[in-house]
Amino acid sequence: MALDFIKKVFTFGRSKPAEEAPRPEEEQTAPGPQEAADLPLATDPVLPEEMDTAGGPADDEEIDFEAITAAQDDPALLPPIEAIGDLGMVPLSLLEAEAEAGTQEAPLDPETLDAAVPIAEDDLDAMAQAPLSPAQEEAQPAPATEALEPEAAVHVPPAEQAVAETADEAPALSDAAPADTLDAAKAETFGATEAGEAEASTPDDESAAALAASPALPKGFAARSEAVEEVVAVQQKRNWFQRLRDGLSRTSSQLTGQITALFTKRKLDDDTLQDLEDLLIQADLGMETALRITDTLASERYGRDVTGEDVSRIMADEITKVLTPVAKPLTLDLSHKPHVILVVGVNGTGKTTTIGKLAAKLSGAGLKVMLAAGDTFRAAAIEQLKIWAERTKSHIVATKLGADAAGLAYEAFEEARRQKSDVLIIDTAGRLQNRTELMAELEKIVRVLGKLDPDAPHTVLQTLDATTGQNALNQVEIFRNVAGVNGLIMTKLDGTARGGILVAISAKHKLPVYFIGVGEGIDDLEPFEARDFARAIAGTGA
Ligand SMILES: Nc1nc2c(ncn2[C@@H]2O[C@H](COP(=O)(O)OP(=O)(O)OP(=O)(O)O)[C@@H](O)[C@H]2O)c(=O)[nH]1
Repeated sequence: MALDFIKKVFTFGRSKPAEEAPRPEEEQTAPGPQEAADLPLATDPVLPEEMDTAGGPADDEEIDFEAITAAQDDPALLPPIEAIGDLGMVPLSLLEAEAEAGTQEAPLDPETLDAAVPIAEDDLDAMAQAPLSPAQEEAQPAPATEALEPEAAVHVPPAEQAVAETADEAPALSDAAPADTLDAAKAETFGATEAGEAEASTPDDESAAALAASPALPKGFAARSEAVEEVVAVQQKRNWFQRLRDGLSRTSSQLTGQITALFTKRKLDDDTLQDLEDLLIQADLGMETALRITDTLASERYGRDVTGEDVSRIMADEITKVLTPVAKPLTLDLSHKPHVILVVGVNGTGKTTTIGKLAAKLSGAGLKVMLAAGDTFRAAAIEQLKIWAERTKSHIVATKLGADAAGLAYEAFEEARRQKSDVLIIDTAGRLQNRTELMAELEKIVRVLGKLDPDAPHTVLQTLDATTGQNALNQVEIFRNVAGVNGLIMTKLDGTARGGILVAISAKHKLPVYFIGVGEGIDDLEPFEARDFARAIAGTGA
């Protein structure tokens, strides 16, 4: 039911113009980068084609920007923050009913705009020191895990619960492991720096392994768990590789088909090498990798017969070499409480969906996760994230449509600290990398988070849509410079013929690639593995 509803919300959100936060035309303000950072409402992250249909003020409708700007010094105007814990979650049925009745937020009126002004950064400094007002105290949600012993509430991954449920004699895990063991297990699970530089390949597998290895677990359970895990892991690995190959089949079949045609009844000479290089570049693999492949092929087989399989094997090996240094686990520094992950990227690249998938992995492994609905331009984006929060049993902090995203991020960080969340994941509005004023707004979000912790955001993840092709190279360049992107997730690798672009991006930017998305479902996010990916692109066996 939940999945159906999410699909409904996507359709509903994208087709209902009234849900887009109205913002004035860019030409009216044409701010420089710094001014723009303080005028998020004067900017528009939606694509030009979306702007045509976006709801908002009529062309001749005036917005009082002076009043908005003047009001920004008053922190009392900070829009109310909605923190939804497990216990205070908006019931799905209510959201569903709202969606069906079309009662989601209407376009902002001038009063709402007044309430949505950005917070001056000096005020944020003051807020960082200030105690909560009585109204804020009252507005605090009851911590969702308040009634439970906090560590006991987070440490049983669903996989382990399932094992326990099917084995009647298995004792309850929640009584078994002391808090420090659990902290260590959590830290280890995600390669947390708290627990040293432990390599964490797949969070789910490692969380199970960490718990199974815990000396506090009852005897017998670990052995049974390990056996089950082993069978499940082998099966999952097989399924995953098949799915990856299926997803990348358009990329690989196009490439291998052309390679086979090229090498039929031809010896390897300069002309065939040049043709091969052209093919590899057209397949988005990039000049550097194309040359690596042709050089290796030439050194092994020049002047001899070459088959398509020879080329595929060399291609898989060379691509693996390019990808291995960037295929890293996402390292969380759990000493931060929370480790802050900011998710950025161009419109529609899959930020919100990826956040949902990440939250599922993290909370499934026993971490306490908070989400922040920082895409304040689209009502549907906020609703979408609320649904992901409910599905993944994460807390969520959201605010009004059109509110200042930097202010929301700041408030969410404070709330996550209060609730002692392990991880805070902040969604942001999609923006094209060539929209200077929107990129300046992103810069502001990063700056504001740094006021609470100079190291925050600890991870800045950029989502890239695999179907974009070469433009993704430029997206990384600019988001990296502006927002300090230090990790990538490539989405929509299912069914694209342009999966090769991830190789070109890795060769050029050398940023870690943590996960890849191969579908819209909650489980369609997998740790990035160099060899698997290379073989799937080259069309060679598992
Ligand atoms: N096939 C496929 N679809 C995906 C994947 N990841 C996300 N999507 C879909 O892509 C669309 C856009 O995803 P969102 O998560 O809304 O993207 P976003 O970047 O948050 O979008 P904006 O808020 O508009 O910037 C949705 O329909 C998702 O279901 C993926 O790995 N594969």
